[in-house]
Amino acid sequence: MSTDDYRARHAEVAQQIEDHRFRYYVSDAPTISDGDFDALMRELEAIEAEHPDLRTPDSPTQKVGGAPSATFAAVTHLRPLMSLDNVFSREEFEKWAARVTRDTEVTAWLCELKIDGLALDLVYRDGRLASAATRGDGRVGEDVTANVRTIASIPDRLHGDDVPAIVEARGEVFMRPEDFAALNEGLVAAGKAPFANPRNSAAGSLRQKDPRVTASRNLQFLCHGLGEVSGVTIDSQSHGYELLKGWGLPTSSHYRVVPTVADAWAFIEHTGEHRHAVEHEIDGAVIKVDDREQQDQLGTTSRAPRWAIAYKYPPEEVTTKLLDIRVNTGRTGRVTPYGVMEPVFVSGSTVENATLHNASEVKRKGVLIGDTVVLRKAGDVIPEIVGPVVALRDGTEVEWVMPTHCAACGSELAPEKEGDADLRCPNTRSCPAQLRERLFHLASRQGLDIEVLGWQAADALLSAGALTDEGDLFDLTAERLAAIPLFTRGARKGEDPEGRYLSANGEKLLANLQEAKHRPFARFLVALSIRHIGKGVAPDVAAAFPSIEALQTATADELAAVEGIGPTLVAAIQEWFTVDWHREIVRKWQAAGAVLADEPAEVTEGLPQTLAGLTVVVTGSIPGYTRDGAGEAITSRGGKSSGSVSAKTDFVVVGDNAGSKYDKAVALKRPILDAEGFEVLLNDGPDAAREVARDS
Ligand SMILES: NC(=O)c1ccc[n+]([C@@H]2O[C@H](COP(=O)([O-])OP(=O)(O)OC[C@H]3O[C@@H](n4cnc5c(N)ncnc54)[C@H](O)[C@@H]3O)[C@@H](O)[C@H]2O)c1
Ligand SMILES: [Zn+2]
Repeated sequence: MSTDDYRARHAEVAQQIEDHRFRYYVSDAPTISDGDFDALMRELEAIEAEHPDLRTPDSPTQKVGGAPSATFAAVTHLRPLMSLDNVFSREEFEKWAARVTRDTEVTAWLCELKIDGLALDLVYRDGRLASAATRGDGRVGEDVTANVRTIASIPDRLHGDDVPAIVEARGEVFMRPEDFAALNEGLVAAGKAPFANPRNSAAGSLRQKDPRVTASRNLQFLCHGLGEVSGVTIDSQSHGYELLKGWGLPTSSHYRVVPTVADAWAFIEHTGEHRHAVEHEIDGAVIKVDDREQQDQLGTTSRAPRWAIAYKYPPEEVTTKLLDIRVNTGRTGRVTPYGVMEPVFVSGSTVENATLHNASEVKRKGVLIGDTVVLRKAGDVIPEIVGPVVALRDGTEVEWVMPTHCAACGSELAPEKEGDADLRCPNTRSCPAQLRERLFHLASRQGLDIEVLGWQAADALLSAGALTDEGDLFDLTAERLAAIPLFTRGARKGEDPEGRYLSANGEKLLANLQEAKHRPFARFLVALSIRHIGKGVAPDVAAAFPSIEALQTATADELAAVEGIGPTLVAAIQEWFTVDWHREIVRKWQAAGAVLADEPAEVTEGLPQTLAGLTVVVTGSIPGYTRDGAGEAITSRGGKSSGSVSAKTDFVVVGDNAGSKYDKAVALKRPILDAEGFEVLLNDGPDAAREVARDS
């Protein structure tokens, strides 16, 4: 690029940034995602790094974003309220830390969460709230005192007899995600434009002309900074928080003071992995030099302190176009609308579909086909359409209408019970969509593990009419498969050219089916698609009722007595057996040789029953054991291997890639063992294991 091109591009990006800042800070209605905005900022910074003459004081890189709007009176902060510089990688963070420690001997780092809300400056005079202002351009903000008086957690008066004459406290106003969802629902119902995300809803709710509106919005506040505080020496930022807390201001419980840069990095990493465990949204972690003298030595730039840095996590929100809303009939007949979007990359993968759950959810979110929407994907959680970017509508968007009939079989859709939000296809036995989903589920590894029976095979079997329902599964013969192209191959040399021959896939399917007849009973329970029986609870059910006959004849009381079986599951099991064609599946499977029962557990000779009476849950993979192997190691010592964590679980063994069971173990405070602890449990028994268990 020539210098002129750079200059032109710089001017163009700077203008775009100013426009986006206006929409974000003044209108509370951004039209691009934070990630895209940050990318523009970084582009501008990169141009300025090459051409420092472009870095003039009025460049967006040198200013705190957001000129105060004329709607509110102007308030000059007692001390400037700055922004934060950002880093996006470990390398950048360590570079920043190196720069800081080169000039100053840092004794402690304050690590905290970066709350995704908007900054607020509070001034207390003689202990009374005198003014509250938004950040504005950092020097002058907007007077929102009347609105702030309606926020429950912000005290009108500070308490204690050591309150200084002037206390200027800074913090973040935010809205909890659940309050945001409820607010949007109400706005849409009232025919008003919804907010794109919790941050914008907090800003929009605070910056209201009528304080009664703010009062209705359940805004939250947490302090994260100090301005002017008269007459008190505050040694450190964390000391400041203690003082503010003592005077009755809300401070975060999530901050830590650590001695080294490595510790601070560990905090950043840990927070990144658990960023949804907090009551508010966070878009990063903030690391600050704790000591105030050291802060002063480091000073500030025109827009941010040099003694603090924001580590930004990869964005979980992007914007994309909602091209269509379609419906899908699921395994239990539930008909779910889902959004089809322009493919977009977020949190590590490309997303083009996102479930919208049901028709009322589509209404509640207020999205129209053709909208630009905010799409959110938090880690491995399924992607979610948060809401529309109303400011970008051009009038061509159309409302979506829930179909009245099943797209797969034409049956009229209806709620299962009156008042259900979901519509279902009532044709449970034969609806091809439901049957295909059941076959796929039945064949999964948690079910009967029939490898060949994937989507394609299920489709082929159904469209050839080879199955009326899954009851016919074990009656599939070579002749039947030979009529389906997917399972056949052409004749080879020396074979009858007219003959029909099974392909490798066809042969494998038959072999798989033979093996599947002897799977553990728990896997059959999953395969039968009994509602609410998944791989977690199935082993518990099978342990209590080791055959299909035992389960069918169990009374509600007997069922309810089993750990892990709640009232919903009791009802689901009993209901399942009342349906004729369900019992028919069992009969046909058994007639074809499938064994829906477990052998009574043999007590393995020679192994002392050290785990008798104990329930152990293994989650994640333990080196040296298969999933079943770890369970066997427990049962062969007289213990019970369970799939779900409850208050009665004695030990939770946590291996690599453990999932939600680990979180549940922590929540229920169950003793946790790692792979080594598991060996201790097996070899030395429960008392020794308790010694090495991590109390969660
Ligand atoms: N989508 C858009 O159009 C658009 C436009 C402008 C800005 N933005 C977004 O706004 C942000 C940039 O704005 P910014 O200048 O406020 O910078 P910033 O949000 O990255 O950092 C500064 C702010 O962080 C807040 N904060 C939260 N927790 C804090 C803590 N523990 N300690 C100190 N401060 C804390 C404070 O309000 C502070 O003013 C970016 O995330 C950007 O993507 C988006
Ligand atoms: Zn149907």
